[in-house]
Amino acid sequence: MKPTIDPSDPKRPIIALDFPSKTATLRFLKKFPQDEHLFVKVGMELYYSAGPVIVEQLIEQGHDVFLDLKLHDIPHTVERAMRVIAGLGVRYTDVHAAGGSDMMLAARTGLEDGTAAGQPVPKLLAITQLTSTSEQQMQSEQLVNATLNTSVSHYARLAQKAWLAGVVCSAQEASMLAQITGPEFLRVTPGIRLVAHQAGSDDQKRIMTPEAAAAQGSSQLVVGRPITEAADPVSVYHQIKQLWEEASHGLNKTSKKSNQ
Ligand SMILES: O=c1ccn([C@@H]2O[C@H](COP(=O)(O)O)[C@@H](O)[C@H]2O)c(=O)[nH]1
Repeated sequence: MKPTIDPSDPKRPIIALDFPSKTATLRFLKKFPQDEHLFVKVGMELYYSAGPVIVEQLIEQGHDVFLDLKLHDIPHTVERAMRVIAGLGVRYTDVHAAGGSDMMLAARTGLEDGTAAGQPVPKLLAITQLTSTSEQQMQSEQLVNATLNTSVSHYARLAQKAWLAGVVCSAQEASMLAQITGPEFLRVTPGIRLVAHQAGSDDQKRIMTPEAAAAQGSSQLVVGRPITEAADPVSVYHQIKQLWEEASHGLNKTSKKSNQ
């Protein structure tokens, strides 16, 4: 499989800013040098506590933002919400693929209609199966009579038909999806951990290390607690970035050689 990684594009893991307030978020970001332009994710906790102003402030500080609100409602409601989101200037936003094709098409229309002329339309992603869901849970609780890979690839095909830019999936499914949807369709992967087997009470079920995620062809890594709860978040961020870059670089070299 040909990796999608462009060596001239500095790969930045997306940091999930899962904090309870604007104050806690800005305190965390102060640990990074002022000229470090990060790719950050604002999820429900932060957005519901701080509101759209936190998104505006992060963009003003030079960061790129993935607004991860995982919309899932009737098409009309989602379209109207996406018109508002389009005005915030985020790079990525998302919906649940389980909301269906009509809802995904409506979300895209809302984003396109709500984006000011000359501004880039935010990339729309679809959640496939949450990385906290195991195959066994999916089958018994969602009554899905299929494998997890079948469900994830079904949702990815549906999202691609609705003209979305990509999906959120676990890195474990990234390589399979690249074969099915082509390398340009984004595979944004949370559930990244520095060790392959997570112990304890972590809620993530489908995890991967940054190196393994690169080998599987993840387009973007999403990392929360391994960075935000680290004693030294800046050095863990750079460690993950370096692991990912090095593994991706190795893949690019291999693919260039095999293309010669
Ligand atoms: O399937 C999904 C979709 C979204 N997420 C989000 O990513 C981060 C992961 O945080 P960690 O602390 O690294 O587990 C979090 O904001 C989730 O809401 C996901 O984990 N899985």
